[in-house]
Amino acid sequence: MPLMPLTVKQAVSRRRGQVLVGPVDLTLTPEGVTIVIGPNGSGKTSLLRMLHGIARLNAGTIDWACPLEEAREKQAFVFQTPVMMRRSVRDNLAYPLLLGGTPKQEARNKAEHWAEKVGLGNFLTRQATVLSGGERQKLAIARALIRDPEVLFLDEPCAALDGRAMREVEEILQTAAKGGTRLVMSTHNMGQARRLATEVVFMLNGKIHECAPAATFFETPSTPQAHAFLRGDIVE
Ligand SMILES: Nc1ncnc2c1ncn2[C@@H]1O[C@H](COP(=O)(O)OP(=O)(O)OP(=O)(O)O)[C@@H](O)[C@H]1O
Repeated sequence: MPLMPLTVKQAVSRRRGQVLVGPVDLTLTPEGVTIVIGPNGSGKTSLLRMLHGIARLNAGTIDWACPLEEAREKQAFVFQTPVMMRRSVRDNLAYPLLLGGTPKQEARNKAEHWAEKVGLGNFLTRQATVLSGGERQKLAIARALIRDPEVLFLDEPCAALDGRAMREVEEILQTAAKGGTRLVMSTHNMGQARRLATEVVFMLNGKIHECAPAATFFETPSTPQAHAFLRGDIVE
């Protein structure tokens, strides 16, 4: 069964009584790259975590097109600071496959294939914990993509990366998107948002302030806050 569309209605996530995000109404269609932007603390991370099901849903509904258990299997999440096992790059890549019951040799082959794909082919035996920030992020993305998720959430995956590493990560993401992986990603970098987005979700004060196709949002944002944010002004 297909996973998308995702239908979100009046969804709220709270922590100790305080609203982190919501109420949110949103429909994610099966195709495209949704980029989530907004000032610090506007709820980007919380929104992604709530959609993925790792932040508590206190009110409202989040419905995938298939049963929840199946939906969980078909999505992955890349954190801003990924945690690596103190094992080799190859082992870090093979691990999610082994967990899913893939035979050892096949997992190893796939791990090598993916290491190659993200430019880590020469680092197979290197301990993942000593990788540079950019290498680590590429490994985290490969580790998420290796099980071929239908949807991949990414929370600021390029926050600490320089231009070259960012370009490499964007290439990996573009390839995944072209291959049919649905991306939902937050970023602070407006250049990156413009390069990747087909749809933009603009967050403000825990709510979706504006949601529009990328071209519409960047050319003619409909709220003064989005206008100001795109201009680089401080928006509160
Ligand atoms: N674990 C937590 N406990 C308490 N408050 C939290 C927690 N996580 C987030 N918040 C609060 O929820 C609000 C939304 O935070 P969130 O991290 O989702 O925003 P963000 O847009 O991702 O911010 P940034 O751009 O700074 O990463 C903020 O006011 C934040 O302080």
